[in-house]
Amino acid sequence: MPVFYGVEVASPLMLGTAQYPSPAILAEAFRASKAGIATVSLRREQGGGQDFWSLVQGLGARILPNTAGCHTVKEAVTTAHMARELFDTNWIKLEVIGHTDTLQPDVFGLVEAARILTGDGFQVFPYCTEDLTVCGRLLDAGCQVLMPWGAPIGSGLGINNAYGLRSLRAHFADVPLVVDAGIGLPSHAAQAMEMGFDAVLLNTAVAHAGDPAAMARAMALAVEAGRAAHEADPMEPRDMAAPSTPVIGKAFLS
Ligand SMILES: CC(=O)[C@@H](O)[C@H](O)COP(=O)(O)O
Repeated sequence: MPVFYGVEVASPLMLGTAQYPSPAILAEAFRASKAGIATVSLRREQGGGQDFWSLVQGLGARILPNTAGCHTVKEAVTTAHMARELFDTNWIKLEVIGHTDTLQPDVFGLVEAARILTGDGFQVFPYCTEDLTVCGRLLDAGCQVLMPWGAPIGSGLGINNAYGLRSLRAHFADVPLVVDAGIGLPSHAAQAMEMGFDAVLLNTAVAHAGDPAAMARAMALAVEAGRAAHEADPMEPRDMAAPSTPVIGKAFLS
């Protein structure tokens, strides 16, 4: 199971808590997902009040507060400090959004905020792009986990840049890597795990499904299958056909 900042979590599936049709459905989806980590947005969910916080704390998953909706370093740092007080955790999923249409991270602001927060004792999970240089700078800033996007948040487009993510995996072989955002189907989640990622973080695909609990269960199965496939050391794809049934020594009709 993945280990983040020295903590082994129960499952490689990390699930968001936003946009469910009701709190009861959110709880049902979490039970079905067996997610090891629940990410919670301080800025988006604070309207839910005490009932929402109690619900989230009863999900049986470790809480990873996030700075979703923050567009500046200052906002993100302030939100992280509020989250630490509220949830009594040094873990923070750091989002500094740079672009309104794509919700693409502001990678410059992200590195700056990561440096400030690690200096303040946070254990930072940065939502980033798959850019090797940016990821290297995040590690230099003290991050010990990277969370590159699969595709824009809420798009459900899956793994947009398989080459880039594979290359990131190869370059940072010992760093826990999570594909975060854009997962729309269980096959996308399985693909990320097959590529050797340690975990996937998703929200919209489950919250917006017609049956969120059923989709949560499908995602859990997909993540498990993908991880098992990676550990089984899959065959290399090849361009040419190769007969899978040897003919030598077999009887055949002339
Ligand atoms: C909940 C959360 O942190 C999202 O911002 C996350 O990035 C998931 O994205 P999707 O909703 O696309 O799964």
